[in-house]
Amino acid sequence: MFLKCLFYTCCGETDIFNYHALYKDFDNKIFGQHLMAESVVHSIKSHWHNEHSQKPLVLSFHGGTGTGKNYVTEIIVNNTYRSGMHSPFVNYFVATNNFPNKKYIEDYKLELKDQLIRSARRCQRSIFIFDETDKLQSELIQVIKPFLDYYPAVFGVDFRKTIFIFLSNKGSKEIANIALEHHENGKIRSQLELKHFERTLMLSAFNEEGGLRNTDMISNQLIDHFIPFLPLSKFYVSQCIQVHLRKRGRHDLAKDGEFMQRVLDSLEFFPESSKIFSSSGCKRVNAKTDLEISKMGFSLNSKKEFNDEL
Ligand SMILES: Nc1ncnc2c1ncn2[C@@H]1O[C@H](COP(=O)(O)OP(=O)(O)OP(=O)(O)O)[C@@H](O)[C@H]1O
Repeated sequence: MFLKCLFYTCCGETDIFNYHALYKDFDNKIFGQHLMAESVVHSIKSHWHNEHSQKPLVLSFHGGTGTGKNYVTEIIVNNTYRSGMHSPFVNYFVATNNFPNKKYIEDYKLELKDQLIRSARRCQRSIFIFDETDKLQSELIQVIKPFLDYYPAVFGVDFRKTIFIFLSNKGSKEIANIALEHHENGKIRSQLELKHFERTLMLSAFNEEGGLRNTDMISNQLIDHFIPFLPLSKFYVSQCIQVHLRKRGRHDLAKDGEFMQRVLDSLEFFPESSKIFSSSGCKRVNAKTDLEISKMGFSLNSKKEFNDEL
């Protein structure tokens, strides 16, 4: 059994889950999402160590574009499986990629159900990720629903140790409004608490067009945690720029206030009146930073290489 695990990804033997490492990764790599970090680490830790969990852990990530929903998901996965997103037990679905055409909905339903069962049968710790949940057709939500419920087995397979993560931009306006009001009232970001958001997110997921709208996934309380991803202010976007610059070996520019300001100026911020939060989070940071570097007449390689070419 163990010899086999040297050559194939095994479920269980190769899991590397360690919540300390997960927390450390969030602390080092994720900026401005204190609500996410606390709630995700605790919920995963307690689900992981609960030998008698009655249902899968179901997390619903909400927030604007580029606030870190996919990045956080990847960090969770990397802390669970050695091969990360390449693990056969990590199932990643993007609504518009995997289920693009309504015409084939019956095929999608069968394939999805089959994949969920196959993965959980091979590994009780399978992870299922649904990106763009707001664009997921309601028929597919209905397929997923029984797997999230309090059943010892679904189609003969135990799903109670699995994790489901739903990602969507739903509720991002409401999250931004709460964060903005908090900021305008002179309160610091770390004073924002999960309770300020959970009900709002649940209502927006339930009432807004698309995805989880009016699903019994919500009314039956099958989603364990609604996690808000806060909009990122200039302070956090600057941290993303610095990470990118350091990866590029440009530690000098990471300390250059004027350069940093130029990159920030090339990004959009909202609301119009105060321009507090980035409209694209950290998503366009790498491209904008590279553009500013190239405007300076440097190639992305070293300055020396550039001069040599001349
Ligand atoms: N809070 C954050 N802390 C550090 N880096 C971040 C953060 N948010 C985003 N990033 C950076 O921006 C990139 C894009 O973010 P990500 O894909 O996670 O956004 P998203 O919330 O999933 O967006 P979308 O809703 O458009 O899918 C990440 O790979 C990461 O490099």
